[in-house]
Amino acid sequence: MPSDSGILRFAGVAWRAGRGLFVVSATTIVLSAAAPVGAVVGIGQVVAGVVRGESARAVVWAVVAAGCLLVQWLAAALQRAAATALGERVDAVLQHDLMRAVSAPSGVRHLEDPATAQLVEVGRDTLRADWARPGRLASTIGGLATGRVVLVASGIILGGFRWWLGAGLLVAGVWAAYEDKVASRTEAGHHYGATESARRMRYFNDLGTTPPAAKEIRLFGLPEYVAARHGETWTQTMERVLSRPGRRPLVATAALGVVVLAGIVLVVREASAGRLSAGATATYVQTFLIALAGIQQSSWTGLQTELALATLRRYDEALKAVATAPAGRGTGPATALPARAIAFHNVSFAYPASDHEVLRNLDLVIPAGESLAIVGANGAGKTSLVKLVCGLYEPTRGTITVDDADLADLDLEDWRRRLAVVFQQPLRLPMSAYDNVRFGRADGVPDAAVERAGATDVIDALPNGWDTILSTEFDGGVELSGGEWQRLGLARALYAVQQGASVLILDEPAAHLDARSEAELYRRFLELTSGLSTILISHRFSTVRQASSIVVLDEGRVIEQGSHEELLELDGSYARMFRLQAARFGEPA
Ligand SMILES: Nc1ncnc2c1ncn2[C@@H]1O[C@H](COP(=O)(O)OP(=O)(O)OP(=O)(O)O)[C@@H](O)[C@H]1O
Repeated sequence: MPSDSGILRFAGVAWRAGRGLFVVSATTIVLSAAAPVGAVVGIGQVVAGVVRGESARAVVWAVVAAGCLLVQWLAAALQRAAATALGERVDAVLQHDLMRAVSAPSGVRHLEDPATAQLVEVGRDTLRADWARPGRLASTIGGLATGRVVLVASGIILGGFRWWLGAGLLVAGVWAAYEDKVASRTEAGHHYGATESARRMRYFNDLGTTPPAAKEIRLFGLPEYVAARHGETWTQTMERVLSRPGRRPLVATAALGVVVLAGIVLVVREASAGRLSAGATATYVQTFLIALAGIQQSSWTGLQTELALATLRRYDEALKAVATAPAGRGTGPATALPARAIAFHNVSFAYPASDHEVLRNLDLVIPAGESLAIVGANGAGKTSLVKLVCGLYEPTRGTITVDDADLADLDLEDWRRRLAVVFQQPLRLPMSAYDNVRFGRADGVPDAAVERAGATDVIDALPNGWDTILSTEFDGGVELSGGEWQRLGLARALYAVQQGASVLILDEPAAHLDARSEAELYRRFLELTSGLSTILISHRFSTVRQASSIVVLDEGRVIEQGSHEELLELDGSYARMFRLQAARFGEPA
């Protein structure tokens, strides 16, 4: 049964998440089940003692029964606390495992494969859905197990009266529990069948309520549209989720009711006829009652259990899909690379799930210690080229070498420590300004890097200086402008250089600045980073012209290469683009 293997899988994670809590939870489950049974037997003995006039015996059994009820109460309280704590830990362990699995592959290709991306998203989503988190199993399995143990114990006790009554109760109870499980699993399936529309619903909700989209939604007059789409999607989702319950669970429950009623009638008739003692009568009648309570408890937790198990299955599928993505295989050290050059040898590249070659038979040498600018129209493949240098994707054909080593053979972590990269939209961490600049590199003093990046005034203006959180979603946090973030991004790269990086990659890092500021910034950058290998992507020729060598990319191929002057003299594509920009912005040739 898949749910049983799911429960074993859950038990494995729970054991890993907290052995002490696991043991406490398991113990309290046993106590919660045993205590009511003990109380029933005790009360039967109390009645027997009273009827026979054996008061001492009645008192002792009354104390035993009260003790059992007390244990039941304490065990339930302890079980709730332990199961809640264990459940939280289980969810944390699962989330960490997913995060580790997603970031284990050295590239990002697996995140762009639509099937994998969707599974990973489902894995993430389902852990967010409070009612269906796998950690909930810590509580629900307790309820289920207690109910089942009480049912079996009740069957055994009643078997002492009439064996077939005990067996009948067990059979009817197991049947009712089974039908309930099937119905719960079907309902859980409906919930998961509706995962995609539930996700769409959340998307519309976010669109209507969170800051990133707030401006456009209002300016384009979309609030009503977004609310209406949310409403429609809600209806579609609920049509799937809220299906009518089937008849079989009702029939099974009715059969159980018949067994219980018939059993009680039989017990009372035997007692009235003087064939059953008062103590035994009390015990048997109560046994029926706790059996019913146990079955009700199992049924109550059944749906939650099936939902959480379905989540765990989805989660495991996501984990398996990610695990098929290759981890970095290279082990070669990159410590002193590159000393001579990074070179592309006949490299072609297409993104996952696409046949379109973004780079085609590309040959390019990027000499170490020099600056190289890459220019080209939108979509020419400039950023893709840089992503290959970073090892985020592997070429579809051809090789990239760093000095004599194939990039694929290098230890990618080591290689990436050699790189300082600034993308057009630098990552905005909702953390302190210090963490944003330091960004995973060893602790150090980033003031010099910040000054060189022209970002000192950004830090000085922050209310808590370096400690200010750069997000208004947190208390005391502030939001920076696009240009300010770019300056911090540049400071981050210069700090990485300070900490040992030797290849500086700037992918339109200053697009928020005006052309003159960008050119001035880059001039300073080149001075400060002379001796480093620099790859610069920019659409501004006042910046590009400062590089020692310029490459023109067109549809994934190098069509021209040389210094600014050489390319002007060639009078080709570069010269045409340069003259066009110079004419519009008064650029000196
Ligand atoms: N993750 C991706 N998946 C699929 N295709 C992509 C992906 N990223 C980029 N592309 C496609 O690859 C081509 C080259 O994109 P790239 O970003 O390298 O161009 P670019 O020269 O840097 O452009 P721009 O000057 O506009 O930044 C484009 O056609 C783009 O649509």
